[in-house]
Amino acid sequence: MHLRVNAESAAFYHAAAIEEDKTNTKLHDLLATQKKLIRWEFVLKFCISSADYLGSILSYIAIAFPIFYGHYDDLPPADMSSLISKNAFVSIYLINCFTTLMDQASSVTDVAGTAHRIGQLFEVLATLTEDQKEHRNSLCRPYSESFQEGSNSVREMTTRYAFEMEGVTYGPPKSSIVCCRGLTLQLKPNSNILVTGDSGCGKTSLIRIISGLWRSYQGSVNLGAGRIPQEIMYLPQKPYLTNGSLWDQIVFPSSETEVIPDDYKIYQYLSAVGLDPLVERIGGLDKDMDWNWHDELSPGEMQRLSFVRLFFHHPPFAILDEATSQVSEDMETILYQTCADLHITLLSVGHRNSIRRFHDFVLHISNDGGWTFQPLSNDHDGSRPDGGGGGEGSQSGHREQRDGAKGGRRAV
Ligand SMILES: Nc1ncnc2c1ncn2[C@@H]1O[C@H](COP(=O)(O)OP(=O)(O)OP(=O)(O)O)[C@@H](O)[C@H]1O
Repeated sequence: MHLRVNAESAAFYHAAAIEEDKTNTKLHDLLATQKKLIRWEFVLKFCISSADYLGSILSYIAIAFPIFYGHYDDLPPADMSSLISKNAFVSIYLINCFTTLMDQASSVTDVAGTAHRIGQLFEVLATLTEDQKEHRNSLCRPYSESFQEGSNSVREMTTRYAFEMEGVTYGPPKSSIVCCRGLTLQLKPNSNILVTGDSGCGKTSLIRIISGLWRSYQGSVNLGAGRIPQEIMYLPQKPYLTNGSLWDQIVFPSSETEVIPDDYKIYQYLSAVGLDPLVERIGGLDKDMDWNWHDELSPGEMQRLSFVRLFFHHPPFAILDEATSQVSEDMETILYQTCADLHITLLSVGHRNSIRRFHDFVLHISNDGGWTFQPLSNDHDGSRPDGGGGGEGSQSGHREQRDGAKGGRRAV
């Protein structure tokens, strides 16, 4: 499966020989396990069949013994044959019950295996604390459930924040790695934040903390608008595309019935990101495609399509995790400019200098777990592309050059 999905990449590496070797090793492991299983099944089936045959033989012995030992000699022939037939009926009935029971043995072993796995699952679930269950439930809140709430309050959110974190120390779960220590950050309307840092410093991990996928080691994360999926949208580096038509990709994660169909708006956005030829190629916006969208679109097209999704939903906040890494700088500018025109406040992870002018602040995470938060006004011409200018002097005032904990990355 892994090879089938990544066949092209493997072919570019001319990796046929090594992948064949690895696949054969896995196949041999599988065959060895199957052989073991067949051996055990053979023993089980042999015992069951032997018990079946033994039962039939036993029933004949039980009937024949009294006859040949002369217990029925003094009975008239009619009574004797009736008694023998009664004995035969009872013994055959008992043997039949016994063999049915034995035949269930293989089903019982199957059920026992499944029951054991379910038991293990229950044991793990029982170890979850109430707090963790609440956290899990909040993550499972479906987008559709909050649709009404979100659509009513989208514009009200301009006065609120997407999230705020205070003294947050985080890293991968159940790990000793600390990506960032004591981070204090707030995403407010019209104040875009750019997150920078070396590869592996914890930029995506920060987004995982904000979205609630990971929990912080220390500190508090309060989700304002971020609690409502309608008000914040996450664009990962590798977009998620669902089954169905192009229309389904754009309205995702809503369903068709939850959104107002506005083909004109969608065509406008598709054309802005240069994806209008795609509509012609597939034969219409709502033509159901049975292909895998990930195989049919290039990485850049997928990223542009995910921006069309963002523009269509038009949330007040968006979090972009290297969401333009596969598109050209010109296209990147168009995408960021459209976000600015739509007044979508961004927290973005990105490496290109060209996107700095679309941000008001930069959060830099260093490899030692420290961080700095600075205004970007000195780095560009001082004016936001939407003319807003951020107006967040007070926010940067007390956070400017604020350092996170010093020292190397260490275990907690
Ligand atoms: N699921 C995981 N389990 C354990 N450790 C992880 C997991 N995901 C990431 N890490 C580790 O956490 C650290 C931070 O990873 P993260 O993905 O946040 O880096 P990043 O700054 O986004 O990197 P890049 O710029 O390359 O995308 C890395 O050391 C990484 O190996």
